[in-house]
Amino acid sequence: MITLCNKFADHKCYDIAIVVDVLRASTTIVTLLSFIDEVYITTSTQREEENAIYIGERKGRKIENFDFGNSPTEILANKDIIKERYENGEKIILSTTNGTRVLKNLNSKYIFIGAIVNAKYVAEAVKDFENVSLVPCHRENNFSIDDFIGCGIIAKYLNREYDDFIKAAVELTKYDWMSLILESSSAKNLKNLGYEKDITFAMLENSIDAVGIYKKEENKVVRVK
Ligand SMILES: O=C(O)[C@H](CS(=O)(=O)O)OP(=O)(O)O
Ligand SMILES: [Mg+2]
Repeated sequence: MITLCNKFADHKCYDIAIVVDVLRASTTIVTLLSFIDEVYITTSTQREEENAIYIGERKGRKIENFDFGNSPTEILANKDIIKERYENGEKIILSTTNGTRVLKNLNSKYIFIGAIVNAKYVAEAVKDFENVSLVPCHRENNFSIDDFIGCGIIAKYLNREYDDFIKAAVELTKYDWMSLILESSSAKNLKNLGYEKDITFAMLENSIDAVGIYKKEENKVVRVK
């Protein structure tokens, strides 16, 4: 069974969960995993470690003393320097308004990172599990249609029975879902902040074949594929 587990409604999630934050935490994590193997997760807005690159935002704006915002296109534009410093032993640490907080609070046993950009690949990673929960991060406990659509797009690749939430999300993907995302409150906020490129980037279905799993005890997402 594929269920939708709304954390703001405190639904029970299965042990296999896919956390979905299309704009932008999941997309940023998957982008990072396309060229490094692990991303540390924090809910702090402080630089707590010396030898690290800090990536993050609050309400979309880059955190003042961080190196980069939660912007996958900004990350890609600086891929070489991030990769070089990672390979020299620096940690890559991410802190976002919703996605990293949901990861920290979710109690599922195996937590995968899902987005539109890696939809079929994260579905492939859980193909042997009968029961999987898709966990939209939403936006400060308000429904976020971009994450709901992201769950529907991933569910399309999961050939199992769907709960009614997932049926609705999959149905939505048959319409002009890109316009729905472009008109979402998440997207409008990002457009106002000059991150329009991130919105179109986040909608490129199956454009990145990286999949990460969150290791809660080590506070990090590691690439599994
Ligand atoms: O960084 C983002 O795009 C959002 C900001 S907001 O919460 O939509 O204002 O955070 P995320 O944790 O990636 O949803
Ligand atoms: Mg979001």
